[in-house]
Amino acid sequence: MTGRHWGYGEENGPDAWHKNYPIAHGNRQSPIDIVPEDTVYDASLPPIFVSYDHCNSINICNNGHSVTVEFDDTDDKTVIRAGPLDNAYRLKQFHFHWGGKGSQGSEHTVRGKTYASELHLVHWNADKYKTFGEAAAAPDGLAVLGVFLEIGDEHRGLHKITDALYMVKFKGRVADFKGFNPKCLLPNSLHFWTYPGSLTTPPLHESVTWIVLKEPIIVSEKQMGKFRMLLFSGEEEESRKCMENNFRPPQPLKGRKVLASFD
Ligand SMILES: CCc1c(F)c(F)c(S(N)(=O)=O)c(F)c1F
Ligand SMILES: [Zn+2]
Repeated sequence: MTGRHWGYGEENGPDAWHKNYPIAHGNRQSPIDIVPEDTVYDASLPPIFVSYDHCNSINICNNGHSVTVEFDDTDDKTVIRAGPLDNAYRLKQFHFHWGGKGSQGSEHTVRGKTYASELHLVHWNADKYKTFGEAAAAPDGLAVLGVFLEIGDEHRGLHKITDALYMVKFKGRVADFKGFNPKCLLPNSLHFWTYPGSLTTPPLHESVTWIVLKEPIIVSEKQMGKFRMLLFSGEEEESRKCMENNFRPPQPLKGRKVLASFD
């Protein structure tokens, strides 16, 4: 990492993360390649229950690795429950990972197929832990809902986000972004795969119950192009690097079982 902060470049990218974050070589790392014929259909898995009705986004932020929309998580207004989860998990933020062009950019893959992007809705177990930070370091602390984005017609719900990206072009920028309900970013079907995994960015904590939806949402190339106008770099830096290819490749399964909520 040559003293530099982690990133997605040649020197500080996913292959170098293990130097500062040895858990990168752990037994429940994410993302993974999901091989549908190797997943186990579990008829006892209840559907996931998404309660995003009283949704309250606060702001949109460029943190130098992705663009995130943060939520007020001071009560149980926006939660997911059921599915593989024993508790209600509160929405903290959502963010995206995407490619440079075409259809690479997702973190999870399906039998080697990559998608143009992947949306991560990050939730934490507020029934068991007092803060997000505490939950993020606990084996049952986080639940991330992953949604694949495929290129096609434009997505009406995504417009509000892509129209706000100019406000957070540079690393470190934060802008008001109130009243956005991410329910509009979910596909029709909530059929999912689930497995025990980790954050896909440093600190790579093995604290995530992954819930990856099988059905992608469709977004336009034009909308994806707006994500690539974001910069990894801050306004004061002279080297302007487009924010793209901010994805970690699939990691070894290490004997983990992937459950399917559908047959
Ligand atoms: C520490 C904040 C954070 C991330 F930066 C992040 F990238 C992810 S991810 N890609 O695994 O969904 C999280 F789950 C997460 F909690
Ligand atoms: Zn993510």
